[in-house]
Amino acid sequence: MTAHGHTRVIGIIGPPCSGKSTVAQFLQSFGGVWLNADTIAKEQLLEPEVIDQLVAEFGDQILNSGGTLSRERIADLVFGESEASQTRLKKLESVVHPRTREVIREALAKAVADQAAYVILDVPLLLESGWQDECDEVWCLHVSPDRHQRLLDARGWDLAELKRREKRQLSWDEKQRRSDWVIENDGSVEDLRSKVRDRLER
Ligand SMILES: CC(C)(COP(=O)(O)OP(=O)(O)OC[C@H]1O[C@@H](n2cnc3c(N)ncnc32)[C@H](O)[C@@H]1O)[C@@H](O)C(=O)NCCC(=O)NCCS
Ligand SMILES: Nc1ncnc2c1ncn2[C@@H]1O[C@H](COP(=O)(O)OP(=O)(O)OP(=O)(O)O)[C@@H](O)[C@H]1O
Repeated sequence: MTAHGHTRVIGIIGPPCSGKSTVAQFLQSFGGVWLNADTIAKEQLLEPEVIDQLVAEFGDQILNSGGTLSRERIADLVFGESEASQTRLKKLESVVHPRTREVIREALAKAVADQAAYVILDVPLLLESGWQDECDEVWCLHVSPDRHQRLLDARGWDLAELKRREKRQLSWDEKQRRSDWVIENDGSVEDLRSKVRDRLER
């Protein structure tokens, strides 16, 4: 039994493009419920009251021609070096995080009530936003730099964009130090699946 009855709540962190979703899909196939904070946070940006709050704060420069929010323009405003960028990021988070937290809390409670085998808390800012306390364990993906570059290239992400965002996060050394298990993801997808399977059977 865990702190959540029969449900094992597993926090998953790791750089973008490091294999988190792949691990989450494995756990789903083993009976897990996958909660993806990035997806939930993006959904909040579609809510009219969020759009109104952010336009009031940042101006209508953040709107696409169709009246939806441009995540790219918001990213340019919040992931910069300046003090002003940091202030804007805090404002964005103050609007988005409480709503994201509420959605995750409700979904977590439902999964526990339904006695799901696992809940995967796929939250890039898991440590920064205090979700670690909800987890029975935290897994952190690690890939070698050249492997990571190849995975990023395949997705069309440049390293500069990644670094721009990671400046606002704990370092990956710190994240690995605070995790219960660091998953080396330098083999095949099958190797990754076997590692996860072995861990669950421990
Ligand atoms: C700034 C936004 C609009 C950019 O959207 P975009 O589609 O370009 O990126 P996406 O949301 O897919 O995020 C990609 C990665 O950026 C990093 N990132 C996102 N938000 C943040 C943040 N507030 N602080 C640090 N890193 C972040 C994460 O590693 C995330 O996995 C979006 O990231 C956002 O709304 N962020 C604030 C909400 C948040 O903190 N989300 C993270 C939930 S853990
Ligand atoms: N061991 C592996 N071998 C080959 N491809 C892999 C491996 N692990 C992950 N991938 C591939 O790399 C890409 C990124 O993986 P994934 O989407 O799981 O990363 P992620 O950390 O969830 O990314 P993001 O946080 O940006 O969503 C995917 O196309 C996935 O299929």
